[in-house]
Amino acid sequence: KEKVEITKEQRALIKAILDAYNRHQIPQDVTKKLLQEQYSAEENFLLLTEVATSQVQVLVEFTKNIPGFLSLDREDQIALLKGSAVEAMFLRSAQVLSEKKPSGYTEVLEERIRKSGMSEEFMTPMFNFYKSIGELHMTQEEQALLTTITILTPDRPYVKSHEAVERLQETMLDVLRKLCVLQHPQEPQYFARLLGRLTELRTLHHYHVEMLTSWKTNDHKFTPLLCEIWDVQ
Ligand SMILES: Cc1cccc(C)c1Nc1c(-c2c(F)cccc2F)nc2cccc(C)n12
Repeated sequence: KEKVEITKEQRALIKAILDAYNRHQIPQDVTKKLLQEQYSAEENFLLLTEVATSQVQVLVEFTKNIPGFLSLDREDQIALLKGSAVEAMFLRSAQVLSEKKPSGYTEVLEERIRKSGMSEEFMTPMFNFYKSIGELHMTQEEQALLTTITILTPDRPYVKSHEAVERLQETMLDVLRKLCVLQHPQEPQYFARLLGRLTELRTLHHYHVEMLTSWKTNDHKFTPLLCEIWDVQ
């Protein structure tokens, strides 16, 4: 049985990514609003738009702190962010919703999502995903690394230096694989299960594109940042 060892460099990498992941949280004023504003489909959608916009800002700040990301070609950095944003946001909201925080924030967020006028065909797979993430009981390091691996997916549209991104992603995959072996010794398939969630994220990505279109058709307003990251007119 091979002895799994995390090197000094890999430990530093985990610390850098975890610090960045924990440093960038959704601002208090946004989460406070979620608890205060009244419930109507319009108000819920408005609040979710604010949360989504804030999640994009948090994601951009987190991504800039991924070791090696800023050394990538600048246009590739933009292509990776645009291509991975919704998947990283699904992961982040799944992690928020599966933490039973005493703030009651999770229940309120779930309630507002359910009553935001979103179509059932999108709601069901989304909440199934949230449940499947919750069941994994990922540690903070695993959550931060899985989000990093999603962002560093080489085959996003318009990425030019495929190999440079692949090398960076492989570095993160190696660290996550070792962490899973060390932190879940009783579950040899745990790492494979985490990667399986990334496949599920791709399906949700497609649903999200359709959801954006249907919201636009129903004349829902987005913020400039959401329009820019998802090329919405
Ligand atoms: C903040 C939030 C949390 C859970 C579910 C939803 C629907 C949202 N809100 C949105 C999402 C979105 C996201 F932010 C994270 C995960 C999946 C997502 F669909 N995308 C968009 C795009 C335009 C407007 C909104 C309101 N919106």
